[in-house]
Amino acid sequence: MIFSSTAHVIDIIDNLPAANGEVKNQAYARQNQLTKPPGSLGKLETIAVWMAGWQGVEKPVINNGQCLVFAGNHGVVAQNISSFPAEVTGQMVANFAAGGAAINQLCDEANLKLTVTDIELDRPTHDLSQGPAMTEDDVLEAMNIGAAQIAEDCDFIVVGEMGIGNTTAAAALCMARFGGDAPRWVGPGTGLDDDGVAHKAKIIEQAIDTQGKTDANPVALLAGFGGRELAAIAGAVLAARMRSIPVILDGFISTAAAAALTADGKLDALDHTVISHMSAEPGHLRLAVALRKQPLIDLGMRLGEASGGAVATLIIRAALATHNGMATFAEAGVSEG
Ligand SMILES: Cc1cc2ncn([C@H]3O[C@H](COP(=O)(O)O)[C@@H](O)[C@H]3O)c2cc1C
Ligand SMILES: O=C(O)c1cccnc1
Repeated sequence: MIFSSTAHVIDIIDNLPAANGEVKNQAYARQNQLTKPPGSLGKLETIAVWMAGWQGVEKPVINNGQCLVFAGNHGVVAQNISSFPAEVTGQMVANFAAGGAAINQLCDEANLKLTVTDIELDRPTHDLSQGPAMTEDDVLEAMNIGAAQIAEDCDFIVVGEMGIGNTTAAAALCMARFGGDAPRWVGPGTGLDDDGVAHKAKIIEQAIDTQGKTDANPVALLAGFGGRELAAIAGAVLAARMRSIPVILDGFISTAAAAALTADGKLDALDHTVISHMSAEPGHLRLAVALRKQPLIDLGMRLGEASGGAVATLIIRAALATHNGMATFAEAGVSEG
């Protein structure tokens, strides 16, 4: 068990390791010696340098990349906030196990080891519009489950989720953490129409009215609004940081889960993370801005399951292939400008 109490989680966040600045400088210098005009590989260059800083090696690798998907159920589905019924969460977990979901195909393609962890699907969270979704002990338990999925030899992580109703949980968490009106954070999720989205905003307003802005610390935030799968993602992201493992956050929900770690203004808690893609769920753009992060790709995806993270991994592999494999001007005998 890594996280023993709320105070412990706060203490860990107050004492996080930074990236290795010296190695980052070496990787940056290498980029500028490779046989291309400096900067011409754009974001492929910055992502390779970012990976180098966190892995602490000039030539970073993804040899043991993991895709960690967590599943949980949400009491707030009683409020009619999703276009799909709660049983789909468990049915999709079975689909993941059988290899039939989008994330199965994408992990094969991106060479990521997929682990799906369902957390007490038969014990949904409490309805967050009526009071806290979970106790802080529930949150700590789920955070520890998240942390425990990281293998000894892991060098790269993508996080994702499955949980009918969790765009509502994510939106409420964002409103509690960053403020703004409910319509700023809600969207169609799996496919609500305009009336459905307006109703969802009312439910989120009710949650904040009932619970107040519970943004004092990550555990309280996740207890108020998060699902168990969001807490597990937060635990995995924090445990990865303690080991300086770079993490790719999937769409709106995964980013919201990780954003809980920035409670009390600690945006640097997510310096070891990159947002894979800009979700079509409208709150994601606002969340990315609030976190001062620019998602790597924008393909209009809005699935979850870590699907965007797996697609972004293909781009990151391209970044590492060029960074590690290209010849320098000196090696290739090419004249510098
Ligand atoms: C078949 C199916 C597969 C999914 N895979 C991810 N989600 C996504 O949709 C859910 C969130 O949307 P909402 O808040 O509107 O319920 C999450 O489970 C998320 O991962 C899916 C949803 C469905 C229906
Ligand atoms: O961006 C996401 O994570 C997302 C959006 C809609 C539905 N499920 C997930």
